[in-house]
Amino acid sequence: MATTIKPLLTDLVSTVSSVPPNYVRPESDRPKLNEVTFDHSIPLLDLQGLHGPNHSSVIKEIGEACQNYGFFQEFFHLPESERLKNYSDDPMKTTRLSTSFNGKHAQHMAINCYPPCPEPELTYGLPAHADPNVITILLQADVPGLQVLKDGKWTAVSPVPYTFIVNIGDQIQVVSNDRYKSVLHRAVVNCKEERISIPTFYCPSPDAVMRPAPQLIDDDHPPLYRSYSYSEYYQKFWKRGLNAETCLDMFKI
Ligand SMILES: O=C(O)CCC(=O)C(=O)O
Ligand SMILES: [Fe+2]
Repeated sequence: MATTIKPLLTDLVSTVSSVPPNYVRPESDRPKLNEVTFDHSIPLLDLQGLHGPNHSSVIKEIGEACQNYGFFQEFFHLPESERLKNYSDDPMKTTRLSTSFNGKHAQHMAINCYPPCPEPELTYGLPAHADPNVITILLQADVPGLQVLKDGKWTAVSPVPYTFIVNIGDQIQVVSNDRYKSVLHRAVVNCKEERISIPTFYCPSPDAVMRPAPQLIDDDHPPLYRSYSYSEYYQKFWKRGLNAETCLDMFKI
């Protein structure tokens, strides 16, 4: 029996001069790229300071970024000796990634490839969504495309070399009882260049019970969410698909 292989969008891209109809978003849900602001204020933190005398001021900066933005960028510093350990020019050598910790916690990695798009106004790379997991660490190269909703406006996050983007996911918003924000973000495309981004999603084990941390609850701060298992959350999240309505509302008390 012959099998048909469905072409990927990246395979089609060199042959199309307009967005295929099934990718065109309804007029009410398009990126409106001329309304996007280019704000460079997403905090840029140097986490190396965590290992020195500035430890507590770096912790404070992380806390403020999580409260005010839900997003920050961190410089990564890897000593040359560490970089060399991972380097190989042997094409037969595979790279192994560790994907689970001691319990059933998981670290999922994705590789997003957004081909150039002839009509970037009509579609998204990824539509607006908040991440359902605990925390996401994203590596992007130098092609812009990530946008974050800040004070009701879509704001472009310009790539800064040698940084990861860190964003709070829905589970931290629940555990922090809304002190830290899981922020809506999206990826847009452009007509010139392919963009690649590599997010790593840190996830609790499916049976982990999630709820606001008791230490953050008092008479002035009643719990805002009921307790639930992470698997319940994850299933409800994906049943809706990527969506600008937050899934958190389904777990509010
Ligand atoms: O490509 C990007 O910059 C964003 C990716 C993202 O938000 C995701 O994979 O959840
Ligand atoms: Fe995301």
